[in-house]
Amino acid sequence: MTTPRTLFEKIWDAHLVAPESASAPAVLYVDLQLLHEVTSPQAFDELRARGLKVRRPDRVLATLDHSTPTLPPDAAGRRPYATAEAEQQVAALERNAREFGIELHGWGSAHRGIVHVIGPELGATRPGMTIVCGDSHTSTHGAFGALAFGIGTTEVGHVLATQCLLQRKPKTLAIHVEGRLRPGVGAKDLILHVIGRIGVNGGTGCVVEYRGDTIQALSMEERMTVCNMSIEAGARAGLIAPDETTFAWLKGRERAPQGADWDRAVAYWRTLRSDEGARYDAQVRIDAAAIEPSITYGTHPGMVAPIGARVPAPAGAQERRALDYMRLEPGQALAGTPVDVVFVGSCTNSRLPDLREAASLLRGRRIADGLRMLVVPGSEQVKLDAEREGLHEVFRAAGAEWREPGCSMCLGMNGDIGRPGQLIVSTSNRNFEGRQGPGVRTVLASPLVAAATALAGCIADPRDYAAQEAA
Ligand SMILES: CC(C)[C@H](C(=O)O)[C@@H](O)C(=O)O
Ligand code: SF4
Repeated sequence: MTTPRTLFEKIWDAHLVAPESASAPAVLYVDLQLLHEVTSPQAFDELRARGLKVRRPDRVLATLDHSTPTLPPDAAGRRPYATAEAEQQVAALERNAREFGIELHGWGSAHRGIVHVIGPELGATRPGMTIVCGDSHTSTHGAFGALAFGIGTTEVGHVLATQCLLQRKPKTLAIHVEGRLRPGVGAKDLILHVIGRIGVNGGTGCVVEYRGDTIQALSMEERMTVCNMSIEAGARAGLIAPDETTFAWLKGRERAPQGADWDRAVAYWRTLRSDEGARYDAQVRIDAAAIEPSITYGTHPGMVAPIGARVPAPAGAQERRALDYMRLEPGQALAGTPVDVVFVGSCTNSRLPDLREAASLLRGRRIADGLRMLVVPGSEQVKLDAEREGLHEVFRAAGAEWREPGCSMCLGMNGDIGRPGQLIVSTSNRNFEGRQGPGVRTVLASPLVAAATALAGCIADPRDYAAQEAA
């Protein structure tokens, strides 16, 4: 009898070129490398300096997302780049893709968008693959049962040149989530709750496998939201075993296998689940029914509480400092805190169902006076789909701005930032000091909480609106 293996071990073993030794990490074959304009320029410079080619250009896919303006070009076709550096990064990737023969979804492509949105959308992200990108939220692709690592710029160069990655074997952490999520509670609340439970270092050195009936009941978009934030718990990657939901979502996508190849692929994908009796290095159990709509109140994603809670007393000097930065007092109710800006977007929550959720509350209503709301679709495809069902009209009629796809206000590299001191309720994944602009305070939340907040002008519970509708 063979030893039972976890999903992670199966993918790891299938890609092992050389095992780890005392003196060297393992060598792992990489099926797909994703590129964006921020972490690729030096990698290509390195290749040029050494006279190297890209080993497998057909296994590399590039897009523009971080530095791209979300306002359309002017009458002369000029794009409103925030800085010369942003424009240069874009130009560099355009040049590098041409020179090295890599498929780039740049300006004009119907599939340009946030790298972690377009990979799945194209069917380039598939179960059992190893995927890397010079970006920490590469963990998103684990939603498909792909082993996906965020890597550094030096490693981007290594993978371009060799199609292999040096890697110490991670440990495994199983997070079992069982039970039904309550109304108004979604995947974002789930993952914020998990990070609150295990802490921002709770997954350090691990590949997290999310398991249990709650996870199985999630849509692919919701699974991506969960896996996306694995990195915020310190994990190397997140994983969810592929199932019928995964296969149905992928079928017919541009890069998905077709015909007999599809059937063969699905037959293999069905083997990609942890065996009965497989051992994890650690396990955590979460009761889905106990999860509330959750938001952060500090300056890392582990400082999180139910929306109805009061600001907890700080545990130590760091948390004290975080509360000072956030201008929140222990004991103060989180709901009702005045908000300046609401951002719906990012690789965590910018897919069609996220936008539908936000729109469901905004339909026929107006956002609060003086509040600014930005809605930024994750990709050109998401934008098109959303516009086909009129979501852009809902957002505009409510007083929100409907923008071009990209990372936008998630980290503001393109100039979409708040003003010092402003409080932004954001559907993104990081609430670090200054991430959305110098002195800007970030509260992470779900699309529903973001929409309810935009209407109220202060942190608000979406269930209050649902109650109004029912009444
Ligand atoms: C710019 C990039 C390197 C960075 C990352 O790796 O995560 C960004 O995507 C982020 O979310 O902070
Ligand atoms: S949307 Fe935000 S988290 Fe995601 S890749 Fe872009 S900057 Fe990073």
